[in-house]
Amino acid sequence: MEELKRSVAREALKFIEDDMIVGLGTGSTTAYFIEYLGKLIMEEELEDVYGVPTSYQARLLALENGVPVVGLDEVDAIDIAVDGADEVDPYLNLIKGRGAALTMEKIIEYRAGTFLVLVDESKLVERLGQKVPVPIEVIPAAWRAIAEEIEVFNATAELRMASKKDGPVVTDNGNFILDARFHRIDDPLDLEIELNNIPGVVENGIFADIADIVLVGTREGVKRLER
Ligand SMILES: O=C[C@H](O)[C@H](O)[C@H](O)COP(=O)(O)O
Repeated sequence: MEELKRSVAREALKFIEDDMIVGLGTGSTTAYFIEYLGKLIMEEELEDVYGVPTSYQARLLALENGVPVVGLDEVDAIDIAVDGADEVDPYLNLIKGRGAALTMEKIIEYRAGTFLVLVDESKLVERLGQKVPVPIEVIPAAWRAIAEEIEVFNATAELRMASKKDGPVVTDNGNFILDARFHRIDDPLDLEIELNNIPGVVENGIFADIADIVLVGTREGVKRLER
């Protein structure tokens, strides 16, 4: 599995050119990409490339590997964003947010000229929600109310608990995460919009209609899916 992640990360480097502003995703697959990107920059094979991190994890990795970072508010545009995903459906709709970084990821990826997604083949599903819940970032005071309110969508929600801290996971933005399991997601775009209409919801992990290209690491090589 790690080799599949490495192979898509290596393939993603082909999309990066001099003078690009690159959105840096979060997670184990993108971590390889940031590492390899740093190597090319350090070896001066790429010049004037800057990364816009989607999380503290991406920022730390970029700094560690020699990728210069800038904030979203310091750039005019993002040429390309590169990130992993937890599920990809046949229309390239995604579920993201296992790493609780979904809000900044969506802010940056929505605005990128190209949004390139890196996954291994285990992430491909027929329908979103088949394997993983939909993460929802919420304002802490509203978590219980929202957990009850999303029952109208035929879903159950659980507050995500931390493993190396007592109590709930707290996101980079100081919020909580609800993991919501839906009976069946028929229209991802509609659900994405509906969830964000609930007061107290900051963002949710459905990324409908924004991925441009998905690179899939398979045992037979890297496959490219495009909308
Ligand atoms: O918040 C985390 C992100 O959405 C990740 O990009 C996603 O969970 C994929 O991570 P990984 O590449 O580790 O499977």
